[in-house]
Amino acid sequence: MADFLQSILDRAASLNKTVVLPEASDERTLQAAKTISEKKFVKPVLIGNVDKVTAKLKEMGADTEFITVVDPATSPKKEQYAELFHELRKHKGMTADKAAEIIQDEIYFATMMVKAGDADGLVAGAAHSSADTIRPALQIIKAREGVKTVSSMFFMVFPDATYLFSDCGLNQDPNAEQLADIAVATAQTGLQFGFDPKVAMLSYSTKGSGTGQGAEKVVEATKLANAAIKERFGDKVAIDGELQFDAAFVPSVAEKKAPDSPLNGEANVFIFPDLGAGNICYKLTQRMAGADAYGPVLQGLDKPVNDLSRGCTADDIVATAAITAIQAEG
Ligand SMILES: CC(C)(COP(=O)(O)OP(=O)(O)OC[C@H]1O[C@@H](n2cnc3c(N)ncnc32)[C@H](O)[C@@H]1OP(=O)(O)O)[C@@H](O)C(=O)NCCC(=O)NCCS
Ligand SMILES: CC(=O)OP(=O)(O)O
Repeated sequence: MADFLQSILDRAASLNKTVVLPEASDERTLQAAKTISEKKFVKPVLIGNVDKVTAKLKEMGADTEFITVVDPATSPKKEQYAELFHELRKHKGMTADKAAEIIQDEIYFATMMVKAGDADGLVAGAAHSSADTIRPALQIIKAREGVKTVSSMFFMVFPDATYLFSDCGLNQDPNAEQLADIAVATAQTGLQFGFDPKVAMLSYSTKGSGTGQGAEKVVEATKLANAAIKERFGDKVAIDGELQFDAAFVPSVAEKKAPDSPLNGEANVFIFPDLGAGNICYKLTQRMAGADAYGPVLQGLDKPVNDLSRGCTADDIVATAAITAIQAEG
């Protein structure tokens, strides 16, 4: 898809969604809020001390009329959020006092805003690890009905092409069923964002060329994902595995290694066998090949919460805010 970034900014602009960016203490988040307030494709909410954050935004020349700042310490919603959080987690031993304390954390507070319907989605992770960004969402927002495995994906954007990589951010060592869930979810994300998904289940083996548990897991996951994809998406999604990256991506290599593959070496969705492979490959593609990497975009949550790398740029945050608005559309 040509100009993926422009297409998501345009689509988000038609949706009028509110996206909370809790990390107002991070310069890139403030810069992103400023850019968003210029482009006006979502309504941004920052979390922090209202006077201090507003003064910083003014210093940067941002449109402070368009950006809302909410302070958990003074918010009229803090009791309501604490009660709701207590209710949601008391079966896990959460007390009312502890709930009130925890929702003062910017990520938890912002996640409660999404849960309560006071924001349509959330983007964080520039200043927090993925675990600290994602855990509140898993605890509070939870998986959408019918979803067993919440997962994450990246849009890897080159000037002339965009690829989907998964799971590079959440599931550490998925079993075959979870890997199949990840493939199905990423195919669905591809359809949601206007792609024609051709899903490659990646391995160190192509069609039995290698042996071992790692390859067997991908063979089993491919069978499961193939059945689920046929049932849910019919012919709209193609899938094949187990494939090495070259057999999935290079037509001439596919002809040799996997001549019957329906992907013909033209995969655009890449499912990695575990988090080690996925996380390393997305960073390698970003840093050595020069792709823009937007994500980790979470898949399967009841409402959109999206993570960032601590190495992200302000522009990555802007793009992820647009992706979040589109996910909030449903
Ligand atoms: C995200 C992560 C923190 C979740 O960890 P965890 O130890 O399972 O967290 P918790 O046990 O507190 O889980 C919270 C809830 O989410 C649920 N959950 C965890 N993973 C889930 C998944 N993939 N899908 C659906 N639900 C999930 C748990 O069942 C639990 O539910 P409950 O507390 O309501 O019963 C963990 O998977 C992780 O650290 N992943 C790797 C992150 C990372 O380092 N990425 C690399 C850089 S991007
Ligand atoms: C997605 C990811 O790898 O995040 P970080 O770089 O913050 O660890």
